[in-house]
Amino acid sequence: METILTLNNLTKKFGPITAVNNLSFSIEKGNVYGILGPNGSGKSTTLGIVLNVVNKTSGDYSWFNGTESTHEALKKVGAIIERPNFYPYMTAAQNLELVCKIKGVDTSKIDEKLKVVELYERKHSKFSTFSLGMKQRLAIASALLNDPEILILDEPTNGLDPQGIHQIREIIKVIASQGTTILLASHLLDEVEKVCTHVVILRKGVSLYSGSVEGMNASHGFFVVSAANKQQLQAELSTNPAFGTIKEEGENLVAYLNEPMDASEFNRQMHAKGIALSHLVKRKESLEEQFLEITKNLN
Ligand SMILES: Nc1ncnc2c1ncn2[C@@H]1O[C@H](COP(=O)(O)OP(=O)(O)OP(=O)(O)O)[C@@H](O)[C@H]1O
Repeated sequence: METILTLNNLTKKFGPITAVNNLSFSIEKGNVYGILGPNGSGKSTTLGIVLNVVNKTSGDYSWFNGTESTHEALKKVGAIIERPNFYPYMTAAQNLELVCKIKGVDTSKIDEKLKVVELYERKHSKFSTFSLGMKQRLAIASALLNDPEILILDEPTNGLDPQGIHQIREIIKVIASQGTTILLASHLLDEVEKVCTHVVILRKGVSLYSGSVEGMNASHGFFVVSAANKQQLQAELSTNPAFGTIKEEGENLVAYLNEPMDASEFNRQMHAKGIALSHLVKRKESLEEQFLEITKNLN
């Protein structure tokens, strides 16, 4: 596997605030990564550090296995970390021509990239006539002009209407399918689930989960149970290594599984211990519930 970016114990402090706290993960070529976390969790700061616009406090990061200086490496990175900003009185094509001049890229790429973001038909329209979604798509085209190895997007669908959101997500998928690695920051679980293959969940700068999006969904579920002798049931559950968190929910206990187990097996085990269950249901959290569970744990 080809590593595009590696973060090692990266930390950023703003005075008393630790915006990014010992963050480590790596990005492999061809995948779509999401940094997922609520507002203020350190997503933008992380992107700012690896793009060399925010100074790290400690730790390290390296592009392309450290084979190139950050300056050289960043020439192979396309990034949009601010609101799209182009000349309003110039057309889409004219704006991209200017970007080509600045980046030293041939203008022959302009039509191809406008087609990727579905703005080719509007290439001669002035930027000032574009909707926010179109502006964002033009920014993506601009970031793609030099055929970057990786495209970095900070909250790519913020402020867009549902149709605009859908369009951007589809475009990201197309770009990824053409082999460009993608790293995006989002506070939307739904976005990461729909677009990304891998996710790093951040909360207060700390990584709570890092791995495949599927893996995030690989919970073993939980039992909602009750018995006449609730204390005995609770004692049994809390000493049973098959279970992690045990919570009370009204009359019932909610016991989260650390390993696979079906309800009949659990019932059999309880019966063998002399515990007669009066209620037993097995459930699995939705991804959203799991996300909330993961992000609230470190309170
Ligand atoms: N320049 C700065 N000076 C002081 N504190 C900052 C600065 N930039 C960010 N922070 C703080 O660092 C923490 C992380 O902010 P960051 O913008 O990285 O989070 P985020 O996850 O991108 O959130 P959002 O989506 O709201 O931008 C926050 O507490 C924020 O207030």
